[in-house]
This record gives sequence, C-alpha cells and structure tokens, in this order.
Amino acid sequence: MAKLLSDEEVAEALTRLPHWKREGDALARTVELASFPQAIQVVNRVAEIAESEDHHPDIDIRWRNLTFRLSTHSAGGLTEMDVSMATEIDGVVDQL
Ligand SMILES: C[C@H](O)[C@H](O)[C@H]1CNC2=NC(N)=NC(=O)C2=N1
Repeated sequence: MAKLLSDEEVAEALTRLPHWKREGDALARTVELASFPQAIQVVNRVAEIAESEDHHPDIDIRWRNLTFRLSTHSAGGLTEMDVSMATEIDGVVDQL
C-alpha cells in the first residue's frame, strides 16, 4: 500500500503545485474552462489517465468550473500517487 505523506512532505509538494491547496486529507484544484464542452473534454482526458493509473480523483462539475480532489482512499490520506495525479491534471489543463 502507498505510504502516507507527512505534513512536511505535503507542504513541500505544494510548493511545486501552486494551483493546488490542501483540504484536510485531500489536494484540491478548481479550474474555470472556456466552455462546458471544454470542461467535459478535460474530464474525459483526466478519466483516461485515472483509469490507466488506477487512481481516481473526485470531480465536481459545475457548468465550466471543475474541482478536482485527490486523496488515496486505501491509505486514508495523501500519498505520492495524489501528487503525481495533481501534476498530470495540471498537464491536461495547461495543454488547452
Ligand atoms: C482496487 C483498486 O486499486 C482501488 O480500488 C483503487 C481505485 N482508485 C482509487 N482512487 C483513489 N483516489 N484512491 C484509492 O484508494 C483507489 N483505489
């Protein structure tokens, strides 16, 4: 099972993820896209990555605003898998 990150390790990871904040046992990022179809395109790309890595974010869809929340449920908190998925989500959003 993936190892839980310490508070210090999470804080250090967040210095490399400026769009993300810690919300308890999760990392969260909200992003506003140009349109609802573009938001859904982002969701679909993230879904492909999530399936291939077997690590799935919670995704809140409100018109063209998406909120991603990452946590490793099996470990009961934040692990490197969440940091890695946050980086991948940034890659999808920044590609637009
Ligand atoms: C069996 C399979 O590995 C698990 O159910 C996966 C699927 N996706 C997951 N996603 C997240 N975010 N946390 C998990 O613990 C998790 N577990």
